[in-house]
Amino acid sequence: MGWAGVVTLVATAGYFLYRHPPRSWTTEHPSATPDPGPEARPTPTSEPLPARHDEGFSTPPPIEIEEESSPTTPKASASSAPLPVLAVPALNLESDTSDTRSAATKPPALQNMNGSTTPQPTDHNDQFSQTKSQPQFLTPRTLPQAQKPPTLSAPANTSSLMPPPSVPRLRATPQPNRAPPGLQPLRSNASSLMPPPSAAAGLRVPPSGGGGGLSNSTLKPSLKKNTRKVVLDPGYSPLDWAALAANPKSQLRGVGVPPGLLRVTPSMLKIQNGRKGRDAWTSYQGKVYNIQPYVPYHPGGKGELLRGAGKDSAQLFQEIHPWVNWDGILSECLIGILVSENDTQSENALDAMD
Ligand code: HEM
Repeated sequence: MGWAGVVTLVATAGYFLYRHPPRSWTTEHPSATPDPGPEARPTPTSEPLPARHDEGFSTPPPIEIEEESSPTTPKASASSAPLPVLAVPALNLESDTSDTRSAATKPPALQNMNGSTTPQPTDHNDQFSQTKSQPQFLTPRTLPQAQKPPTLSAPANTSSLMPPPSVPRLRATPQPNRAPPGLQPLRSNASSLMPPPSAAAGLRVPPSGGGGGLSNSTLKPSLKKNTRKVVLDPGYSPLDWAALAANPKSQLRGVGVPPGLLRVTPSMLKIQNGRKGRDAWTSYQGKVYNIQPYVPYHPGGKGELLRGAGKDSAQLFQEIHPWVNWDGILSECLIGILVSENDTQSENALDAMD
Protein backbone atom coordinates (compact mmCIF):
# COMPACT_ATOMS: atom_id res chain seq x y z
CA MET A 1 0.00 0.00 0.00
CA GLY A 2 2.84 2.40 0.83
CA TRP A 3 4.56 1.92 -2.52
CA ALA A 4 1.29 2.23 -4.38
CA GLY A 5 0.48 5.41 -2.55
CA VAL A 6 3.87 6.89 -3.26
CA VAL A 7 3.57 5.96 -6.89
CA THR A 8 0.13 7.51 -7.18
CA LEU A 9 1.32 10.68 -5.47
CA VAL A 10 4.30 10.97 -7.74
CA ALA A 11 2.16 10.28 -10.77
CA THR A 12 -0.45 12.84 -9.82
CA ALA A 13 2.23 15.39 -8.97
CA GLY A 14 3.95 14.75 -12.28
CA TYR A 15 0.71 14.92 -14.19
CA PHE A 16 -0.21 18.15 -12.42
CA LEU A 17 3.15 19.67 -13.18
CA TYR A 18 2.85 18.40 -16.73
CA ARG A 19 -0.53 20.00 -17.22
CA HIS A 20 0.20 23.16 -15.30
CA PRO A 21 3.91 23.85 -15.44
CA PRO A 22 5.07 26.89 -13.51
CA ARG A 23 5.90 30.09 -15.41
CA SER A 24 9.52 29.74 -14.49
CA TRP A 25 9.68 26.51 -16.52
CA THR A 26 8.03 28.04 -19.54
CA THR A 27 10.37 31.03 -19.57
CA GLU A 28 13.45 29.02 -18.68
CA HIS A 29 13.08 26.59 -21.53
CA PRO A 30 13.19 29.11 -24.36
CA SER A 31 16.00 30.97 -22.69
CA ALA A 32 18.03 27.86 -21.91
CA THR A 33 17.57 26.24 -25.26
CA PRO A 34 20.67 24.13 -25.85
CA ASP A 35 20.94 21.92 -22.80
CA PRO A 36 17.40 21.45 -21.48
CA GLY A 37 15.85 21.70 -24.94
CA PRO A 38 16.16 18.10 -26.03
CA GLU A 39 15.48 16.84 -22.55
CA ALA A 40 12.50 19.00 -21.84
CA ARG A 41 10.87 18.47 -25.22
CA PRO A 42 9.00 15.32 -24.46
CA THR A 43 7.44 16.93 -21.42
CA PRO A 44 6.25 20.24 -22.89
CA THR A 45 5.62 19.56 -26.52
CA SER A 46 4.27 23.03 -26.99
CA GLU A 47 7.35 24.75 -25.65
CA PRO A 48 9.54 24.14 -28.68
CA LEU A 49 7.31 26.54 -30.54
CA PRO A 50 8.49 29.72 -28.90
CA ALA A 51 11.94 28.26 -28.69
CA ARG A 52 11.88 27.59 -32.42
CA HIS A 53 10.74 31.03 -33.27
CA ASP A 54 13.27 32.59 -31.04
CA GLU A 55 15.90 30.36 -32.47
CA GLY A 56 14.62 30.86 -35.93
CA PHE A 57 15.30 34.53 -35.59
CA SER A 58 18.57 33.82 -33.86
CA THR A 59 20.19 31.52 -36.46
CA PRO A 60 21.41 27.94 -36.88
CA PRO A 61 20.04 26.24 -33.79
CA PRO A 62 16.50 25.90 -35.13
CA ILE A 63 17.52 23.33 -37.68
CA GLU A 64 19.06 21.08 -35.12
CA ILE A 65 16.13 21.47 -32.83
CA GLU A 66 13.69 20.68 -35.53
CA GLU A 67 15.58 17.56 -36.43
CA GLU A 68 15.53 16.60 -32.81
CA SER A 69 11.91 17.56 -32.45
CA SER A 70 10.90 15.06 -35.09
CA PRO A 71 11.64 12.15 -32.78
CA THR A 72 9.69 13.96 -30.11
CA THR A 73 6.64 14.21 -32.32
CA PRO A 74 6.12 10.44 -32.29
CA LYS A 75 6.19 10.72 -28.56
CA ALA A 76 3.75 13.52 -28.95
CA SER A 77 1.64 11.20 -31.04
CA ALA A 78 0.13 10.72 -27.73
CA SER A 79 -0.20 14.34 -28.63
CA SER A 80 -3.91 14.48 -28.94
CA ALA A 81 -3.51 15.76 -25.42
CA PRO A 82 -0.76 18.34 -26.13
CA LEU A 83 -2.89 20.09 -28.72
CA PRO A 84 -5.10 21.58 -26.06
CA VAL A 85 -1.93 22.03 -24.08
CA LEU A 86 -0.65 24.20 -26.90
CA ALA A 87 -3.40 26.68 -26.37
CA VAL A 88 -2.58 26.87 -22.69
CA PRO A 89 1.04 27.98 -23.06
CA ALA A 90 -0.01 30.33 -25.81
CA LEU A 91 -2.30 32.05 -23.36
CA ASN A 92 0.45 32.07 -20.82
CA LEU A 93 2.84 33.53 -23.30
CA GLU A 94 0.38 36.23 -24.20
CA SER A 95 0.25 37.04 -20.57
CA ASP A 96 4.05 36.90 -20.60
CA THR A 97 4.21 39.41 -23.43
CA SER A 98 4.80 42.01 -20.82
CA ASP A 99 7.87 40.07 -19.79
CA THR A 100 9.48 39.34 -23.13
CA ARG A 101 8.55 41.20 -26.30
CA SER A 102 10.20 38.80 -28.68
CA ALA A 103 8.26 35.90 -27.24
CA ALA A 104 5.12 37.98 -27.27
CA THR A 105 5.17 38.73 -30.95
CA LYS A 106 5.86 35.22 -32.10
CA PRO A 107 3.17 33.10 -30.48
CA PRO A 108 0.32 35.38 -31.53
CA ALA A 109 1.62 35.24 -35.05
CA LEU A 110 1.31 31.49 -34.83
CA GLN A 111 -2.16 31.68 -33.49
CA ASN A 112 -3.29 33.98 -36.18
CA MET A 113 -1.59 32.13 -38.94
CA ASN A 114 -2.43 28.63 -37.89
CA GLY A 115 -5.49 29.29 -35.89
CA SER A 116 -3.78 27.87 -32.81
CA THR A 117 -3.61 24.46 -34.46
CA THR A 118 -0.70 22.43 -35.80
CA PRO A 119 1.92 25.09 -35.46
CA GLN A 120 4.82 22.65 -35.30
CA PRO A 121 4.81 21.31 -38.85
CA THR A 122 4.38 24.79 -40.22
CA ASP A 123 7.26 26.28 -38.31
CA HIS A 124 9.33 26.68 -41.45
CA ASN A 125 6.39 28.04 -43.29
CA ASP A 126 5.76 30.28 -40.39
CA GLN A 127 9.21 31.71 -40.70
CA PHE A 128 8.52 32.45 -44.31
CA SER A 129 4.99 33.53 -43.67
CA GLN A 130 6.00 35.57 -40.70
CA THR A 131 8.39 37.51 -42.77
CA LYS A 132 5.65 38.07 -45.27
CA SER A 133 2.73 38.37 -42.91
CA GLN A 134 4.31 40.09 -39.96
CA PRO A 135 3.81 43.54 -41.39
CA GLN A 136 0.17 42.79 -42.00
CA PHE A 137 -0.43 41.11 -38.68
CA LEU A 138 1.83 43.17 -36.52
CA THR A 139 0.84 46.54 -37.80
CA PRO A 140 -2.61 46.18 -36.22
CA ARG A 141 -0.91 45.12 -33.03
CA THR A 142 0.25 47.77 -30.67
CA LEU A 143 3.92 46.90 -30.42
CA PRO A 144 5.82 48.69 -33.18
CA GLN A 145 9.10 48.25 -31.35
CA ALA A 146 8.54 44.54 -31.04
CA GLN A 147 7.47 44.47 -34.65
CA LYS A 148 10.46 46.28 -36.03
CA PRO A 149 13.14 44.20 -34.34
CA PRO A 150 11.80 40.89 -35.63
CA THR A 151 11.40 42.28 -39.12
CA LEU A 152 14.87 43.69 -38.99
CA SER A 153 16.35 40.58 -37.46
CA ALA A 154 14.37 38.30 -39.69
CA PRO A 155 15.75 39.54 -43.01
CA ALA A 156 19.28 39.21 -41.76
CA ASN A 157 18.63 35.65 -40.71
CA THR A 158 16.55 34.91 -43.73
CA SER A 159 19.20 36.35 -45.93
CA SER A 160 21.66 33.95 -44.37
CA LEU A 161 19.31 31.01 -44.17
CA MET A 162 16.51 31.63 -46.59
CA PRO A 163 16.96 33.83 -49.63
CA PRO A 164 13.36 33.47 -50.91
CA PRO A 165 11.71 35.35 -48.05
CA SER A 166 14.24 38.13 -48.29
CA VAL A 167 13.44 38.55 -51.97
CA PRO A 168 9.71 39.17 -51.56
CA ARG A 169 10.45 41.76 -48.92
CA LEU A 170 12.76 43.56 -51.24
CA ARG A 171 10.08 43.41 -53.88
CA ALA A 172 7.39 44.51 -51.48
CA THR A 173 9.43 47.37 -50.09
CA PRO A 174 10.58 48.86 -53.40
CA GLN A 175 7.11 48.72 -54.90
CA PRO A 176 5.72 51.34 -52.59
CA ASN A 177 8.99 53.22 -52.87
CA ARG A 178 9.07 53.00 -56.63
CA ALA A 179 6.04 55.15 -57.13
CA PRO A 180 6.89 58.15 -54.96
CA PRO A 181 10.67 58.53 -55.12
CA GLY A 182 11.39 57.29 -58.59
CA LEU A 183 15.11 57.45 -57.99
CA GLN A 184 15.45 54.05 -56.38
CA PRO A 185 13.31 52.32 -58.98
CA LEU A 186 15.34 53.99 -61.64
CA ARG A 187 18.44 52.62 -60.01
CA SER A 188 16.88 49.19 -59.62
CA ASN A 189 15.61 49.25 -63.16
CA ALA A 190 18.86 50.67 -64.32
CA SER A 191 20.71 47.92 -62.51
CA SER A 192 18.53 45.41 -64.32
CA LEU A 193 18.57 47.25 -67.61
CA MET A 194 21.95 48.87 -67.61
CA PRO A 195 23.89 45.63 -68.16
CA PRO A 196 22.09 44.83 -71.40
CA PRO A 197 22.48 48.31 -72.90
CA SER A 198 26.06 48.47 -71.80
CA ALA A 199 26.62 45.00 -73.19
CA ALA A 200 24.69 45.90 -76.30
CA ALA A 201 26.68 49.07 -76.69
CA GLY A 202 29.85 47.11 -76.06
CA LEU A 203 28.77 44.65 -78.70
CA ARG A 204 27.67 47.26 -81.15
CA VAL A 205 30.82 49.29 -80.95
CA PRO A 206 33.33 46.54 -81.75
CA PRO A 207 31.50 45.26 -84.82
CA SER A 208 31.21 48.75 -86.21
CA GLY A 209 34.94 49.13 -85.78
CA GLY A 210 35.80 45.48 -86.35
CA GLY A 211 33.70 44.03 -89.12
CA GLY A 212 30.95 41.59 -88.06
CA GLY A 213 27.55 41.02 -89.57
CA LEU A 214 26.40 44.40 -88.34
CA SER A 215 29.55 46.02 -89.58
CA ASN A 216 28.66 45.07 -93.11
CA SER A 217 25.47 47.06 -92.93
CA THR A 218 27.31 49.95 -91.35
CA LEU A 219 30.44 49.75 -93.45
CA LYS A 220 28.79 49.12 -96.78
CA PRO A 221 27.61 52.70 -97.13
CA SER A 222 31.07 53.93 -96.26
CA LEU A 223 32.58 51.50 -98.76
CA LYS A 224 30.03 52.55 -101.32
CA LYS A 225 31.15 56.11 -100.81
CA ASN A 226 34.81 55.22 -101.14
CA THR A 227 34.50 52.37 -103.62
CA ARG A 228 35.03 52.98 -107.29
CA LYS A 229 33.57 49.70 -108.46
CA VAL A 230 31.18 49.79 -111.36
CA VAL A 231 28.12 47.74 -112.18
CA LEU A 232 29.22 45.24 -114.76
CA ASP A 233 26.92 44.44 -117.66
CA PRO A 234 25.25 41.02 -117.62
CA GLY A 235 27.55 38.32 -118.94
CA TYR A 236 30.73 40.15 -117.79
CA SER A 237 31.15 38.80 -114.32
CA PRO A 238 34.45 37.36 -113.08
CA LEU A 239 33.06 33.89 -113.73
CA ASP A 240 32.22 34.86 -117.29
CA TRP A 241 35.76 36.10 -117.70
CA ALA A 242 37.12 32.88 -116.30
CA ALA A 243 35.02 30.91 -118.76
CA LEU A 244 36.21 33.07 -121.63
CA ALA A 245 39.84 32.74 -120.59
CA ALA A 246 39.50 28.97 -120.41
CA ASN A 247 38.27 28.83 -124.00
CA PRO A 248 41.28 28.42 -126.40
CA LYS A 249 39.30 29.93 -129.24
CA SER A 250 38.93 33.25 -127.51
CA GLN A 251 42.15 34.74 -128.98
CA LEU A 252 42.60 37.03 -125.97
CA ARG A 253 46.05 38.08 -127.18
CA GLY A 254 44.37 39.89 -130.07
CA VAL A 255 43.78 39.33 -133.74
CA GLY A 256 46.92 39.26 -135.98
CA VAL A 257 49.35 38.76 -133.07
CA PRO A 258 51.93 36.10 -134.00
CA PRO A 259 52.04 33.00 -131.81
CA GLY A 260 54.64 32.83 -129.14
CA LEU A 261 55.93 35.60 -126.91
CA LEU A 262 56.89 38.86 -128.56
CA ARG A 263 59.73 41.20 -127.62
CA VAL A 264 57.98 44.50 -126.99
CA THR A 265 59.85 47.78 -126.77
CA PRO A 266 58.51 50.84 -124.89
CA SER A 267 57.73 52.52 -128.24
CA MET A 268 55.77 49.53 -129.37
CA LEU A 269 53.86 49.52 -126.05
CA LYS A 270 53.09 53.21 -126.37
CA ILE A 271 51.41 52.70 -129.73
CA GLN A 272 49.05 50.06 -128.30
CA ASN A 273 47.01 52.51 -126.19
CA GLY A 274 43.51 51.27 -127.14
CA ARG A 275 42.79 54.12 -129.49
CA LYS A 276 42.11 54.18 -133.26
CA GLY A 277 41.06 50.57 -133.33
CA ARG A 278 44.22 49.31 -131.68
CA ASP A 279 44.19 47.02 -128.70
CA ALA A 280 45.32 48.31 -125.32
CA TRP A 281 48.54 46.83 -124.09
CA THR A 282 50.17 47.33 -120.72
CA SER A 283 53.23 46.05 -118.99
CA TYR A 284 53.51 44.62 -115.52
CA GLN A 285 56.68 43.25 -113.96
CA GLY A 286 58.50 43.02 -117.33
CA LYS A 287 55.66 41.33 -119.19
CA VAL A 288 53.24 42.83 -121.72
CA TYR A 289 49.54 42.01 -121.67
CA ASN A 290 46.65 42.79 -123.96
CA ILE A 291 44.07 44.22 -121.57
CA GLN A 292 41.57 45.10 -124.31
CA PRO A 293 39.40 41.98 -123.91
CA TYR A 294 39.31 42.50 -120.14
CA VAL A 295 37.91 46.04 -120.35
CA PRO A 296 34.19 45.08 -120.04
CA TYR A 297 35.07 42.66 -117.21
CA HIS A 298 37.11 45.08 -115.12
CA PRO A 299 35.27 45.78 -111.83
CA GLY A 300 36.84 49.21 -111.68
CA GLY A 301 35.46 50.16 -115.04
CA LYS A 302 36.82 50.80 -118.51
CA GLY A 303 38.34 54.19 -117.78
CA GLU A 304 40.31 53.00 -114.78
CA LEU A 305 41.71 50.02 -116.59
CA LEU A 306 42.68 52.02 -119.64
CA ARG A 307 44.69 54.41 -117.51
CA GLY A 308 47.47 51.86 -117.85
CA ALA A 309 47.10 51.42 -121.60
CA GLY A 310 50.34 51.92 -123.65
CA LYS A 311 52.55 52.06 -120.51
CA ASP A 312 53.55 50.23 -117.36
CA SER A 313 50.65 49.73 -114.91
CA ALA A 314 52.59 48.32 -111.98
CA GLN A 315 52.37 51.51 -109.90
CA LEU A 316 48.65 52.08 -110.50
CA PHE A 317 47.86 48.44 -109.95
CA GLN A 318 49.74 48.26 -106.68
CA GLU A 319 48.26 51.48 -105.43
CA ILE A 320 44.67 50.35 -105.98
CA HIS A 321 44.46 46.59 -105.50
CA PRO A 322 47.76 44.88 -104.84
CA TRP A 323 45.84 41.81 -103.63
CA VAL A 324 44.49 41.12 -107.13
CA ASN A 325 46.12 38.19 -108.91
CA TRP A 326 47.20 39.80 -112.14
CA ASP A 327 48.70 36.72 -113.71
CA GLY A 328 45.79 34.58 -112.67
CA ILE A 329 43.35 36.84 -114.50
CA LEU A 330 45.35 37.89 -117.55
CA SER A 331 47.51 34.81 -118.19
CA GLU A 332 45.80 34.19 -121.55
CA CYS A 333 46.34 37.83 -122.53
CA LEU A 334 50.12 37.65 -122.36
CA ILE A 335 51.73 39.18 -125.44
CA GLY A 336 55.40 38.93 -124.61
CA ILE A 337 58.18 40.55 -122.64
CA LEU A 338 59.21 44.20 -122.37
CA VAL A 339 62.63 44.85 -123.93
CA SER A 340 64.77 47.90 -124.61
CA GLU A 341 64.44 50.05 -127.72
CA ASN A 342 67.79 48.79 -129.09
CA ASP A 343 66.52 45.23 -129.29
CA THR A 344 66.58 44.28 -133.00
CA GLN A 345 64.34 41.33 -132.50
CA SER A 346 61.53 43.61 -131.37
CA GLU A 347 61.70 45.41 -134.69
CA ASN A 348 61.35 42.12 -136.48
CA ALA A 349 58.32 41.36 -134.31
CA LEU A 350 56.67 44.63 -135.24
CA ASP A 351 57.39 43.95 -138.88
CA ALA A 352 55.79 40.56 -138.48
CA MET A 353 52.68 42.19 -137.00
CA ASP A 354 52.41 44.58 -139.93
C1 HEM B 1 46.11 49.28 -114.81
C2 HEM B 1 45.34 50.13 -114.20
C3 HEM B 1 44.19 49.77 -113.32
C4 HEM B 1 43.48 50.63 -112.64
C5 HEM B 1 43.69 52.12 -112.57
C6 HEM B 1 42.47 49.90 -111.93
C7 HEM B 1 41.54 50.45 -111.11
C8 HEM B 1 40.63 49.74 -110.38
C9 HEM B 1 39.68 50.31 -109.48
C10 HEM B 1 39.54 51.81 -109.21
C11 HEM B 1 38.99 49.35 -108.97
C12 HEM B 1 37.85 49.48 -107.96
C13 HEM B 1 38.43 49.28 -106.60
C14 HEM B 1 37.39 49.46 -105.57
O1 HEM B 1 37.03 50.60 -105.35
O2 HEM B 1 36.95 48.45 -105.04
C15 HEM B 1 39.47 48.13 -109.49
C16 HEM B 1 39.01 46.92 -109.12
C17 HEM B 1 39.50 45.78 -109.66
N1 HEM B 1 40.43 45.67 -110.59
FE1 HEM B 1 41.48 47.09 -111.43
N2 HEM B 1 42.58 48.59 -112.22
C18 HEM B 1 43.62 48.46 -113.05
C19 HEM B 1 44.08 47.33 -113.59
C20 HEM B 1 43.54 46.09 -113.34
C21 HEM B 1 44.00 44.90 -113.95
C22 HEM B 1 45.10 44.79 -115.00
C23 HEM B 1 43.26 43.91 -113.44
C24 HEM B 1 43.33 42.46 -113.74
C25 HEM B 1 44.46 41.80 -113.73
C26 HEM B 1 42.36 44.49 -112.52
C27 HEM B 1 41.48 43.80 -111.77
C28 HEM B 1 40.62 44.33 -110.85
C29 HEM B 1 39.79 43.58 -109.98
C30 HEM B 1 39.69 42.08 -109.88
C31 HEM B 1 39.10 44.49 -109.24
C32 HEM B 1 38.09 44.16 -108.11
C33 HEM B 1 38.89 44.21 -106.83
C34 HEM B 1 38.03 43.90 -105.68
O3 HEM B 1 36.84 43.62 -105.85
O4 HEM B 1 38.57 43.92 -104.56
N3 HEM B 1 42.55 45.81 -112.48
N4 HEM B 1 40.46 48.39 -110.36
